[in-house]
Amino acid sequence: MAKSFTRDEVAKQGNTEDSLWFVVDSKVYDVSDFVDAHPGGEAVLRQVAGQDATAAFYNLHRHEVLVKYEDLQIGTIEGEKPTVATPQPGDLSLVPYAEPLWLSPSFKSPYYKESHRKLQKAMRTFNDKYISPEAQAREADGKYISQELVDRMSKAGILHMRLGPGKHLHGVNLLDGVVRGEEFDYFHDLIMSQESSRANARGFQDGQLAGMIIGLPCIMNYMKDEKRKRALMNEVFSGKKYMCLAITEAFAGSDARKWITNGVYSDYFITGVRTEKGLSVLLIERGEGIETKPIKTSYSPSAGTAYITFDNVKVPVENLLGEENKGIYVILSNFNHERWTMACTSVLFGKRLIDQPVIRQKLAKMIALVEANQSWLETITYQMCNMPYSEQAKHLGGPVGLLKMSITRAAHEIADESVQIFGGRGLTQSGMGRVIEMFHRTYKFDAILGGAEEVLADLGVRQAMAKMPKNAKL
Ligand code: HEM
Repeated sequence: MAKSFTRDEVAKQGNTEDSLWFVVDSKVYDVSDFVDAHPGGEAVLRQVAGQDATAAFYNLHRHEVLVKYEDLQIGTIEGEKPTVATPQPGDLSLVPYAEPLWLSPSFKSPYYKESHRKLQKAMRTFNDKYISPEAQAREADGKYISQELVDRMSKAGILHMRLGPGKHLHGVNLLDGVVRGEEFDYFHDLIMSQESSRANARGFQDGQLAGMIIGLPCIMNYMKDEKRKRALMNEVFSGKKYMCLAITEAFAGSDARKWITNGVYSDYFITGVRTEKGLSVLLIERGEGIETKPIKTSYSPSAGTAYITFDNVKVPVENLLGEENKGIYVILSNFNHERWTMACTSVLFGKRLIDQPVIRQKLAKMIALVEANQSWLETITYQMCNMPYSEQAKHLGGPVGLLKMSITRAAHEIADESVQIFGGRGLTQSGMGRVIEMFHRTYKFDAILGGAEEVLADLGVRQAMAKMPKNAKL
C-alpha cells in the first residue's frame, strides 16, 4: 500500500540537500534522482521542494506526464484524495466540447444506434491501447508502422473497416463482433475515421496504410479477374502486402499529388499512366525498374511519403483497371469517400477553457466552427447511408467538396487561434502545446490532399449550378 505522509513531513523530509519531494494533487513525489534528467531543469524543482506543486505542475505539463512518471510517486497525503482523473483506455474526455455532442450523456441523436456506440467504445479502447502509443513512438523516431500493429489491426477487422461499408465486410469479425459487417454504414465509417485521428499524429495517421484506403477500391471495383481480385484483397486486408495510389499532378490535374503516401513501403502501386488518348490505371507490382525515394514533408516520415520512378516497367495487360484511356473514372470513383474521410478526421479538435473574456470569445468561435461542421458532416453522412453508391458522386460530390473546404478553412482558423492562445507553447513539439503544435503544423495536409479548398469550392458551386432547372429564377 502507498505510504501516507502529513504535509509537515513532506516539508521537512523533502527539502534537504539529498532529497527533493513535493506534492501534486495530494500525491507525494520524490524527484531527488530525477532532477538531473528533468527537461525543465533543476532550479524550478528546487523552488517547490517540500511544497504543494499542483498549480505549478499543471501550468507547465499535460497530465499524461504524471502518468508516464508515476514511478516517482512515493505516497499520498494523509486524509486526502487525488482529484484529477486519469483517463483509462476507452474513456471519453471530460473536457467540454472535446467529444462530439452525440457522445455527451445528455444529448440525443437520431443518427447513432447501439452498434455505433459499441463500435465507438471498442475502437477508442483499441486506439488508446495500441495505436496511440505506437503513433507517438513512430512520430518521434520517423520509422514506419510495425508489422505487429498491422497484424493486430487486420485481426480486429480495422483494415477492412477503413474501406467503408460494403461486401468486403460481410462475415468479417469486427472488433469482437461489436457490429455485423452487413450492418456497417457510413456512421460506423465516420466513427472509425474520427477515432483513429485521436492519436494526434497526422503523419502516422497516413502511415497506417492510408494508401490502401484509396488504392484498394480501384481493385475492388475495377479488377476484371474475380479470382485475382479476391487474392489481392486477401493479401492487403491480412496486412501481408501494402498498397498505395500513385497519381501525379500531371495526370490528376487539380489534385497536386507530387508525393505518394505510403509509397516507400508499398508492394503494389495503383498507378495512373498516360496512354494514347488519356489516362489509364494499372496495377503495378514492386519489381525491376521501380524506385521509391522518401520525400521529406512537414509531417513525419512515418507516412512513408515517396517519389516514385518507373523505368521501363513491363505490366501484363490483365493489370489494366477499368477501360483503357478511361482511368479518370477509376480514380474519381474514389474521391468522394476519400474527401469525406478527411472531413471526418479534421473536424475533431479538443479545446480548453481559460479565464479571460477575449480567450472565451476565441473559444466560442472555435466551438461554433467545430460543432456546425460536425452537424453538417452528420447530415451528409445520413444522405450517404440512404443513397446508392452510384448516385453519391452525382448528388453528393458538390456538397462533400464544400464540406471538406469548410472544415479545413475552420481548421485554419482553429489552428491559428489555438497557437495565439497557447503562445510559444503552441510552437513546441513537447509539453503543454504538443497537440496544438501538431495540428497547426499538419492541418494543411487535409486542406490540400484530396482536392485543394479552392477547387472543391468551385466544384461545389458548379455542381449546384448545373443542377439548377432552367425555369428557376430568383
Ligand atoms: C513529477 C514531477 C515532474 C515531472 C515528471 C516532470 C517532467 C517534465 C517533462 C517530461 C518535461 C518536458 C515537457 C513535457 O513533456 O511536458 C518537463 C518540462 C518542464 N517542467 Fe517538469 N516535471 C515535473 C515537475 C515539475 C514542476 C513541479 C515544475 C515547476 C515548479 C516543473 C517545471 C517544468 C518546466 C519549466 C518545464 C519546461 C516547460 C516546457 O517545455 O514547456 N516540472 N517536465
